[in-house]
This record gives sequence, structure tokens and C-alpha cells, in this order.
Amino acid sequence: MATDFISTRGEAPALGFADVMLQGLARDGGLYVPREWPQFSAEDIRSLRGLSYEETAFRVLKPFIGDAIGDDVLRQIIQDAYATFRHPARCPLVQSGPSEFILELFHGPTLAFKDVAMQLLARLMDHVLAERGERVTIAGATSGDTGGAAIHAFAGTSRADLFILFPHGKVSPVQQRQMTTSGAANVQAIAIEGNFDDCQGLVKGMFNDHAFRDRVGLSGVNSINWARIMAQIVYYFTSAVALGAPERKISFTVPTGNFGDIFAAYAAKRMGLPIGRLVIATNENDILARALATGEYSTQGVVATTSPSMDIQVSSNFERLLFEASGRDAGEVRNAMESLKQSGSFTIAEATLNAIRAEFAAGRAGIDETARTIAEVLKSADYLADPHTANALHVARNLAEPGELMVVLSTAHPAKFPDAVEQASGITPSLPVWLDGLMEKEEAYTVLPSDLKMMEDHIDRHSRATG
Ligand SMILES: Cc1ncc(COP(=O)(O)O)c(C=O)c1O
Ligand SMILES: N[C@@H](CCOP(=O)(O)O)C(=O)O
Repeated sequence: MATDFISTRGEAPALGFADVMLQGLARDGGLYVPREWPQFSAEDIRSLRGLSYEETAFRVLKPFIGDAIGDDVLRQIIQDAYATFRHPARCPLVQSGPSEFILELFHGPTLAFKDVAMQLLARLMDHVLAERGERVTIAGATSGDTGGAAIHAFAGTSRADLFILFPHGKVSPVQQRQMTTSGAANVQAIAIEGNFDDCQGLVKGMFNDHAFRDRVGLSGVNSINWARIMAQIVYYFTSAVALGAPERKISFTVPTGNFGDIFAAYAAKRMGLPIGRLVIATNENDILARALATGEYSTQGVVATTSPSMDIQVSSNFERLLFEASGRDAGEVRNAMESLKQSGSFTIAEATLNAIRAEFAAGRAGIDETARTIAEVLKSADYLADPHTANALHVARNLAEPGELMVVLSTAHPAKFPDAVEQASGITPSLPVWLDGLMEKEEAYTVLPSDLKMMEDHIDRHSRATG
């Protein structure tokens, strides 16, 4: 029997997989998590050895999806999703030190880890919508990568209109072109006069406006959507198994912004994967590192860095962790989120903080340290890392413990951030051939202020659900 899903705020109905995927955010403003964590025994994990990425994905996803999608269809969807990847292993490992490996997650069509979940999510959603004869309006916030991945995955579908909100002038030129040049009639890129947190605030505002939400049939593709997290759990299994799980324990360092990727690692651990430490890497926007150190989750202004996709202060999925670490105390989560809304901060309860510290470590790498690490890894391992990956490598090395086997997630291809990479290494990474001409394509996007009413009016006018 598959699990159903409950909200972190405890005041929305429990839902099955298909509804959770289509809803995105729970109606009480919370995030859905599985009521039960599926369990993988040591024998189950051993049986994943030698399997393809696709077959591992099937086995990891199935307990969440249950009979919402039949096995043959699910297998086909997984095959089709990862056929878009340019590496036969899909998410390969590269050794970068005696006990350090880089997990490359950027072999999908838009060169960032978002493709891993987005290529799957678009197909799962399309299948469920086709069965139900429904369509949705999707609103997504991006600091640069989610947007391009979503646009690639959903462009041209007749069952979804997609509105992607990105911070005006704060994404890399490659990221911007990936969002503004699709030419697809069902896609709109919207540059918001603000930062990523403003974009995400608008998306959550739309979800919490139930009249609007119902009118346009709102759905989400950010990692607030459980299906995104679910798809990201798979590569923790494939990489850990490749390195000797369940016999060996693996630690992971994850360049972190919205906390979705590292929450997927936490989920894998809850499912039985023997994971050692979960290391959160942050840039100057270090709210998570400060929160772990002090117990105060306190927002400050967002600072622009060379790892722009991590320029985030409100890490949505931290709410999921609070829920789990508090013993699933929805009241504690509601109070924390209310305080965050009112004052921009909250204090993590002592027992919850201790539970978080038992599983997670956190560190920060600034712009200079990130640049130095790009140069160092190029020299020591002949490896050209993007700034997000280098940020995590720096933190992993700083916090390394003797005897620990560490996997560092590489979340983007260096060619997405050529200026920062060139400055640090002297090498200008080039885009792969299939993106030839991207930078010359004509752009189309709308600029809007960070204003919920204006955003909703815009979507009302342009969504095929209401327009
Ligand atoms: C390249 C890159 N690295 C890291 C992150 C942070 O991941 P998460 O938001 O899941 O914490 C992002 C954005 O999400 C990203 O685009
Ligand atoms: N870094 C992300 C921010 C949104 O993250 P998501 O995983 O919640 O979609 C981006 O590139 O847009």
C-alpha cells in the first residue's frame, strides 16, 4: 500500500500522490510530506547494485506513487524522462580526492540538477492531467535554474500554462536566455523587480489566495511540490549504492538554497539509506548556517554572489525539516512560520534544534573562497567546477572528518556561469553543441513589480484557464 501525504501545518486534507503532485502547496500554506516513510532494508539496497538509473528510480519512486500510475506507464515515463540526459549513467560520479566524489547532476537538457526532477514531473503531470481531462496553470519562482528546466520540460504541452518568475537582472545571461527564448505559446517568463525571495513570496501568495488558486487551477513546480523532492531522492540511492551502500556509510555535501535537494537526502536517509552527515553548503546568503549555529532562523537582505542560484534567504523546505525534527509537531511549525511572516525570524525549539544538529552540519563559502576552490580543483583533479559545486567543495573540505566518504553534489554545468568560472580559472567553459545559438536567440519576457495583485491580474489575462 502506498502512503498518503500530510501537510506540515496539519490543517489541510491528507491527499494521495496524484493530488499532491497537482496541488503543489497545501491549502493551509504547508508542504506535503509522506505520512509514512517507505522503508528499504539492507537487502533491498543491495538489490539495487548494477541496476540502471531508470530501474533504481522505478523502485525508489513506486512506494510514493503506488497505484496512482500503473507500473508499465511509470516505467515508460521514467525511460522517456532520462532519455533526455546526455550521459549514459544519467548522474555519474567523478572522484576528486582520496575520499571525495563529485556527483554530476547537470547532464540534462538545461545543464542543472533541476532537470532530474523536472523532466519526470512534467511527464507525470501530463499523464495524470490527460487521464482526468484537466489542465493547470503553473506558477514557478526561480533564482535561475528551476525556470529554465521547467520551461524546457513543459514547453508545448496543451495541458499546462507556465508562468516563471525570475529576479530581474539577477540571473546569469545563459539562465536568462534559457527562460526567455523558448518561443512556446504556453510559456511566459516574467522578470520581477526584486530578488528570488520576492518571486517565491508571490508564488506562495497566489497559492494562499484560494479564490485565485481555484479560478486558474494553480499548480507548482518548485520543490514545495513533493514530486520534485521525490525525484531527487533517487540519485542519493544510485550514488550511495555505487560507492558501497549499504555496507558503507556515505556523507553528502549539498550546495543549498531552497533546501529541497538536501531535504531529498534526508528523505533517503529516513528510507533506510545509510547516510552519514548531511552537510549544508551556503554562500554569503548563509541563513541556514547561522540557524544551525545559533538556533535563530533570521532573514537578512539577499546578497548577489557568483553562485546566484543559491541567493536565497527563505528556504522553503526547511519547513519540512522542522516538521520532521520536531516529531511532526504541526503546531510548532505553524508558530515558526507565523513568526517568520510577522518578523522575518523565529527561534528553533531546543529539542528540534538538537535533532537537526544530530543529522546536519553547515558551512559557508564566500565569493573568494569559491573562486579559489574552482582554481584548486582544476589543479588538483583537472576538474572544472561551476561556482555552486565549488562552494560545496570548499565547505566539504573545510568540515571533512577523518575516514568519511564524502559525495559533493555538482548542481550545474560551469558553462551556465562562464564569467565567474573564467575569472577563477582562466578557462571559458563553452556550452554544449545542442545549445549552439542560444545566446543569439530573440528574447521575450515581461517585467513586473513585486506585487501580488498585478501578478494575479497578469496570469488571469494570459492563462488559458481564464484568459
Ligand atoms: C545550481 C544550483 N545549485 C544549488 C541550488 C540549491 O538547491 P536547493 O534549492 O534545492 O537547496 C540551486 C537552486 O535550487 C541551483 O540552481
Ligand atoms: N535555485 C532554484 C530556486 C528554486 O528552487 P526549487 O528547487 O524550489 O525550485 C532555482 O534555480 O530556481
